Amino acid sequence: MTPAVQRGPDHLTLALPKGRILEEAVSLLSRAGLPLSLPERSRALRHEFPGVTVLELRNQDVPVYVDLGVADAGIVGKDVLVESGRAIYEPVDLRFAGCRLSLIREVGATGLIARVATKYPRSARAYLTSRGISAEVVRLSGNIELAALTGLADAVVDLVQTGSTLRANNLEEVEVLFHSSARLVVNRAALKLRRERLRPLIGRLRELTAVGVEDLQNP
Ligand SMILES: Nc1ncnc2c1ncn2[C@@H]1O[C@H](COP(=O)(O)OP(=O)(O)OP(=O)(O)O)[C@@H](O)[C@H]1O
Ligand SMILES: O=P(O)(O)OC[C@H]1O[C@H](OP(=O)(O)OP(=O)(O)O)[C@H](O)[C@@H]1O
Repeated sequence: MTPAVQRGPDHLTLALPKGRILEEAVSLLSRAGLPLSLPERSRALRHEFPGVTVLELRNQDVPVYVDLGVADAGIVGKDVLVESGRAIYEPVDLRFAGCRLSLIREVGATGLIARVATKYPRSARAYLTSRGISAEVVRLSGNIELAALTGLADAVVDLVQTGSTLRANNLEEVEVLFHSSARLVVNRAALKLRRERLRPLIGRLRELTAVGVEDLQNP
């Protein structure tokens, strides 16, 4: 494939994560004027549209592709962006995939926190340091809450949305580290090179996701 940097200034390369963000991301981008429609049962990882290439990636890889300029822009959760440690331009809060990253323990647990399991080790370490807790951080890949249930860890740092996973497993949120939602991320060099494509896209996404006056009055 021709690297994004070698394509003409009229061409956009977008990094989108497969998983729960993909459908809403494609829908929002379509409403913003990019007519994308990804095939449902396809193993293709790269999709070509007039003037747009979509790269289908794992969530954690979206910041890497955008930061290194292989993609001009992408959509990714703030949680993944923070965890990446990359200072990427993040012009639009897209206001979907809302959730929070929290410290979670078994209901009533009060003992010392010596080990914390998480998919977010960087965020967990920063939080523990800020609280003066010197715990070991263990990285896991999924079903993180099981670590607290089985005694693998004294607490976990994981996402909470409805709270149903916590309720179903006798767990409670001890503290919220930060709130997350899907974000548009843009490579800074691409913003200059592909200004004519990216500026209108950013503007349209801002309009589509703007908080109305009523929302501001009733947050
Ligand atoms: N329960 C949830 N409710 C709302 N948003 C969520 C929830 N869980 C995750 N998210 C958000 O959606 C993003 C993508 O979640 P998804 O479940 O697709 O990823 P994943 O399967 O955990 O990631 P991967 O398999 O790539 O490690 C998360 O990074 C977060 O921003
Ligand atoms: O508060 P809730 O609405 O229950 O949502 C929170 C759950 O959703 C996510 O898990 P996911 O289903 O993505 O599975 P994973 O643990 O494999 O990431 C997250 O890791 C929590 O387990």
